[in-house]
Amino acid sequence: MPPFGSVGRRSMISPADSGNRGSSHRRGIVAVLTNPEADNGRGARTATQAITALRKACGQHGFGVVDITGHSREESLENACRAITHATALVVVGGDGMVSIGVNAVADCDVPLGIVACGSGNDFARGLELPISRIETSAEGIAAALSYDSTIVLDLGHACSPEDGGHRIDTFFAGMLNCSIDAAINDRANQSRLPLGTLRYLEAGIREASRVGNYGFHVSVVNEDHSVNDYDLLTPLLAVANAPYIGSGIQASPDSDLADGLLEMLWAKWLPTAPEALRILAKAYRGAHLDEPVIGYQRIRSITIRATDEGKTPPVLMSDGECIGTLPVTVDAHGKALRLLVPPTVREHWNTVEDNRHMGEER
Ligand SMILES: Nc1ncnc2c1ncn2[C@@H]1O[C@H](COP(=O)(O)OP(=O)(O)OP(=O)(O)O)[C@@H](O)[C@H]1O
Repeated sequence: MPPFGSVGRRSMISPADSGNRGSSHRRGIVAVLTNPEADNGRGARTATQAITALRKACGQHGFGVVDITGHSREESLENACRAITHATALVVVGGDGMVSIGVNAVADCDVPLGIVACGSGNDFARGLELPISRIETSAEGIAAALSYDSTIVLDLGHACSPEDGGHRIDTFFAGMLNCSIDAAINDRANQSRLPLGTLRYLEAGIREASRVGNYGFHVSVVNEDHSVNDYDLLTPLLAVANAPYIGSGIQASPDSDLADGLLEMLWAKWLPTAPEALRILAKAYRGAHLDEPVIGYQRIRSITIRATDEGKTPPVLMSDGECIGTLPVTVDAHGKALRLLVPPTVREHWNTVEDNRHMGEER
């Protein structure tokens, strides 16, 4: 079995090849992963609802639905990697942890991913304005996307251990890679039994903030213009973003564009005072914190992060809310690594937004 957070590489398969295997009257098979652990244990009921809704919606368009949920995250990932050799699409039901499994199964191959967002955080779905906790709407959207072959192509981040050729860590992420107080908060929130994602993050944030300090990092950054900078950072906050949201709705990286082939590095230039940190956090819910002098933010192509002897020892690395190990890590952008199923109207809106963004950049 591959190590936690690690995936084997797969060859590209075409949906046309995979979709027509099995029953002759079917247009294809949709493999679905649910999560009984999602939303603080309420996932089992949600899973049944989602499978029923997907069977109904996809069935109307001629697609069969197979539940391939495993007994653990690892088993589900293995099942998904096997399923995509013959399934038309993979659908994940749950929160960002399920998105993490989904993207690690389909990254860099042609099989599209559908998301039924019904976890407690749902940050990746939020950034794409996908329906949240609306299972029937999500299922109908996925069925329409399958029927009209409606997908958008997105970037993913990829984290690997620089020392051993990606043996210890080899993980794709859709949202963010967290290495500092954000990772400590995420790790603590994952262990909380509080009912709402926002509450879990708030409680974990208050606890971690009371013992916050500077962590010591050495970073080697490949900038947007391919120049390289090597330097030490003493900071409480260092994260690498592919998508805008984290922590159940904090718009930490508002400028993240899921189709620019780049990532964003977000850090604090010094340890803020408690009132300063609270003010910045309040602004971050609106993505309005980037004008704060303490916040560093830049587009990057890749970054290698190591711990130094200075400051506190950095906590575990969290990738889309999942613990993937410890530093060192190299993170880079994989452009066009994910095909996401979205209803045709959403695809049109997405294409318009992207066209406008590129026209704005060219001006
Ligand atoms: N089949 C499974 N059995 C047990 N645990 C699983 C299974 N599939 C996934 N998990 C784990 O369950 C945890 C919670 O999953 P998920 O992120 O989907 O829900 P959430 O915590 O409610 O949402 P969010 O991450 O958006 O806050 C994750 O750590 C995930 O790895």
